[in-house]
Order: sequence, then structure tokens, then C-alpha cells
Amino acid sequence: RQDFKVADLSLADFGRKEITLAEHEMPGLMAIRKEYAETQPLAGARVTGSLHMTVQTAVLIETLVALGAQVRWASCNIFSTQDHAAAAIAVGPNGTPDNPQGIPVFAWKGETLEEYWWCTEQALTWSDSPTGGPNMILDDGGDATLLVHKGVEYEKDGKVPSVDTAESDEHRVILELLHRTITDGSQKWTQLASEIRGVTEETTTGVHRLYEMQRDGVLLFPAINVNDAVTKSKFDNKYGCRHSLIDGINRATDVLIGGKTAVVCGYGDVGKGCAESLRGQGARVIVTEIDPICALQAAMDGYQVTTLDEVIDKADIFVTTTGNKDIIMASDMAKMKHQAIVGNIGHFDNEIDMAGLAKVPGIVKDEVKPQVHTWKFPDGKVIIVLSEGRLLNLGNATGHPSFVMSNSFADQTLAQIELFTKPDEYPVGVYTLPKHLDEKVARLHLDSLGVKLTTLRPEQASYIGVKVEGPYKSDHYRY
Ligand SMILES: NC(=O)c1ccc[n+]([C@@H]2O[C@H](COP(=O)([O-])OP(=O)(O)OC[C@H]3O[C@@H](n4cnc5c(N)ncnc54)[C@H](O)[C@@H]3O)[C@@H](O)[C@H]2O)c1
Ligand SMILES: COc1cccc(Nc2cc(C)nc([C@@H]3CCN(C(=O)c4nonc4N)C3)c2)c1
Repeated sequence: RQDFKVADLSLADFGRKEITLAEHEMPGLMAIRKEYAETQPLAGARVTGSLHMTVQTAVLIETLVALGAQVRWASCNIFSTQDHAAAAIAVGPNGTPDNPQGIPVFAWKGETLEEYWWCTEQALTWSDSPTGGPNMILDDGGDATLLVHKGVEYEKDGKVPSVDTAESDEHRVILELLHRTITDGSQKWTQLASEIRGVTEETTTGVHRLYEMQRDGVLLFPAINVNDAVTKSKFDNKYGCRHSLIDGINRATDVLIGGKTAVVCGYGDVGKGCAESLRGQGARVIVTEIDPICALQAAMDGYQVTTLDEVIDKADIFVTTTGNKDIIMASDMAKMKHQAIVGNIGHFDNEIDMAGLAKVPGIVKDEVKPQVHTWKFPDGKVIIVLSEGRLLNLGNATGHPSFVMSNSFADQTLAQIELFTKPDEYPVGVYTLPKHLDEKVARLHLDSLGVKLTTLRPEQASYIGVKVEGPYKSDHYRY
């Protein structure tokens, strides 16, 4: 019986080649493998992972294994699996497609909701474990953590709500799964949860769910909020998007950005990265903002800051980065120049009013190529919309580059070691990564960039009230 399910094992060789290349671009993870090879801090850890099964995540998985962990993996998004990376993980560095020797992974691009939750359940089910489950969770969005908590809750109630109480398709699928697994006092989930020492959470969505569970007093085990580590969110948001915005625009349109007028809606971390990369390509960048502080920052950085209405019929490229909804409406797009380009890199799919656009009388949508559509108005004016208003750096490009993910995943690895090796220091609650570990992750990335750090002299350290070895900033310092 195969203890994995991926799209196509024959892609393993290609996946392995890209994993090998990515290792060179992920110095933080490779340095952690070297530093901890001796002590094997994750020996005995059984880690269930729920995080985009990509080439970069494969390097994270093999780092956890190099530190002694056993791992079972599922993706946290039905479309984000890179099938060649999943195949390479299932086959392993020493296996072959005919003789897989890798890690149990349950992920493929284009899963149905039922398949997605089946994969999550497989990643949580450890046949060789006394509790039948993991003793650690590595989560991105909180779905693995949610399944365990719902299972325990319904076992405590002694019943599972009936499926027709479901408020959504996803909720229905989860209830069906729990009906299947919670039978006459089996206590499968309560058993399984009893040995989990903690969860490390990658993103804002999952962190929000953790704080809610803590507030409601139902959190079963400690959690480290990896998202709010500076070396995770600042890098993801600013440097990841700075790289992948123009990657997406170029792959989608090959338009010359130089000389054009680009509007960036929102000047937070993501907007700052996007404005910088568009300016780097020679575009004249205009920013829109609601927040006077961010607006002032944009002005200080030399950008024109005005309202969308002022520039809607003058700009060539529009990018939304606000994390808010209804930023660019159909009525706005009706006023845009012919062949203006519109894309979102902020929140899911509601920053751009795609529903409103589809309802414009006489509008004609045409696919130029996957994730690139023209929308022709009755007057013949055409606009180009990327990724149908969803995250264009994922739809039109390949997400964040390895070096950015090396920072996030080094945070994840150190957080896993913290919770697994120091259980008594982490009673049930939600914690952020201690600053000295955040600084350690940054330190691990300096050599590969040829950075020479200056050493504080003791009298300097005491002068500014820090230790020579850090941490160098207060917990509320804004980088
Ligand atoms: N695509 C990716 O790979 C990726 C990566 C990281 C973050 N994100 C997402 O990008 C979004 C922004 O992230 P962030 O860290 O920059 O958040 P942020 O809060 O730092 O920045 C958002 C900015 O938008 C501004 N804003 C809000 N409503 C606005 C409006 N109506 N008009 C103009 N400006 C408005 C806010 O004032 C804020 O300054 C979030 O949804 C985040 O999840 C995407
Ligand atoms: C089509 O290409 C890809 C490639 C990778 C992931 C995705 N899909 C998503 C979906 C959602 C909702 N969020 C993310 C975040 C933002 C960027 N991320 C990564 O780049 C990343 N995460 O793990 N390895 C990575 N590489 C994580 C990525 C799509």
C-alpha cells in the first residue's frame, strides 16, 4: 500500500533538479541543517504539515527530516501544489519512480474540496504512532489545526452537527469527514490531539483563527505565530512582491513598463515593494492611500499620491495591494485607457470588482492565454485583467522566490524546534517568535549576500541598553 498520493511520480527527476537549485537560494535552511545535524533536535518529532507543496516547501520538508523529524505533508491550497515538487518528495533523493523512498505526501494541483480534506486527514493520520497522530503541526492558514479542534469538539459533544447545517460547501465536506471518523465514542481525534506539543502558523489567516480559539478558551496546544516574525512578513510582503509583481506582469503581457504610468493602490509593505519595482522599471508611479501616514511616506518617497478618480483615464497599469475590497470597480474600468492592464496582488479576489465587470451590458471576455483575459466594452475599448482579479504573482508567476521563502521557512524550523524541545516554556497560548530567533534567521542569510556585520563593542552595547549578542531592538520596534 502506497503511503503517498501525488499527480505523477515521473516528474520526480525534474522536481529534484529544481529542489537542488533552490537549496542554493535557501541559505537559511541549509545553514540550519548544518548547525543542528549533530544534535538532531527534532528526533522523535512527528510533524504534520499543511503548506503549499512547492519546490521551496520541499526544501523545508527535507530540512525537518535532516533534523531528525518524521513528516507527513499536505498542501494548504487546492491549486498551489507544484506536481514535480510533490513527486520529488514522494520519491526522495535516493528513490526512483518505480521504488519511491521518500516522505508521505498527499498533494496535487487542482484538488477537489473532498480530495483536499482527505489529504489533510491523511497527513494527520500516523499508523505507527501511539496516538494515531502527530506530535507537531506546521500549518499555513490553519486547516490542519481546525480539523483536529473540530474533531475534539464534536467528540466531547458526543455528536457531529448534521451535514445540512453546513453554511458552505467546505463546511459540508468537513462535517462529512468528521461524521465518517467520529463513530460510537471512538475518541480518535481526542486521542490524536493529546500528544500534539504545538503548532507553528505561517499566515495572517491562520494566526487570526488561533487568537480566536485562544480567546474562546478552546485552544488545545501552544502555537507560535510565525507570520509576525519580521523576517517572515516584512520579507514576504515587501521583497516577495517586489520580485514577483513585475515577474507576473511581464510573463502575462510582455508590456514595456518603462515610461508608462502605473497606479499602486495601497502603500503598506506590499504596496511599497510594488511601487519600488515599477519605479525600477522606469514607470511613473502614482499611489492611492486612505492612511495619512502611509500617504505621507509615499510622498516622502517621491511618489505622486492622489485619488483613483484623478488618474483612472490616464494610467496604463493598475495594481491593487490593499487587503481591502472594492478598490477598482467596473465603473472605474469603464473609464480606463484602451489596453490598460489591471491586476491584484493584495487580498484574495475582491479588490477588483470582477462580478461587476461581468455584468456590464455588452461586455465581451476573451482568454488571450491562461490567466490573461481581455474585456471589451461595447464602445470597443479593451482592458487586460490578470489572473481574473486573484493574486497575479501566483496566477501569472510562481509565487515568491526561494530566497524569500528561505527566511519564512527558517522561522518555521526554529519555531518547530522551540515548541518541540521546550514544551514546559510554552503553556497553551499563542506566542510570537522570540526576537533573538528572528535576528538569527536574518544572520543566517548574510553570508550568502556577502554582508559583513559590524560587532557592537561592550561599551556601545550598554550605551544603547542592549546585549552585544542582541536582541538589538524592543519588541514594538517597527522595521
Ligand atoms: N500576493 C502575495 O504574495 C502576498 C504576499 C503578502 C501579503 N499579501 C496580501 O497583500 C495585502 C496587503 O498586505 P500588506 O502587508 O501590505 O498590508 P498593509 O496593511 O501593510 O497595507 C495595506 C495598505 O492598504 C491601505 N488601504 C486600505 N484600504 C485602502 C483603500 N480603499 N484605498 C487605498 N489604500 C487602502 C492601508 O491603509 C494600508 O496602508 C494583504 O491582503 C496580504 O495578505 C499578498
Ligand atoms: C503558482 O505558483 C505558486 C507557487 C507557490 C504558491 C502558490 N500559491 C499560493 C497561494 C496562496 C493563497 N498564498 C501563497 C503565499 C504567497 C506566496 N507564497 C509562495 O510563494 C510559497 N509558499 O510556499 N512556497 C512558495 N513558493 C505563499 C501561495 C502558487
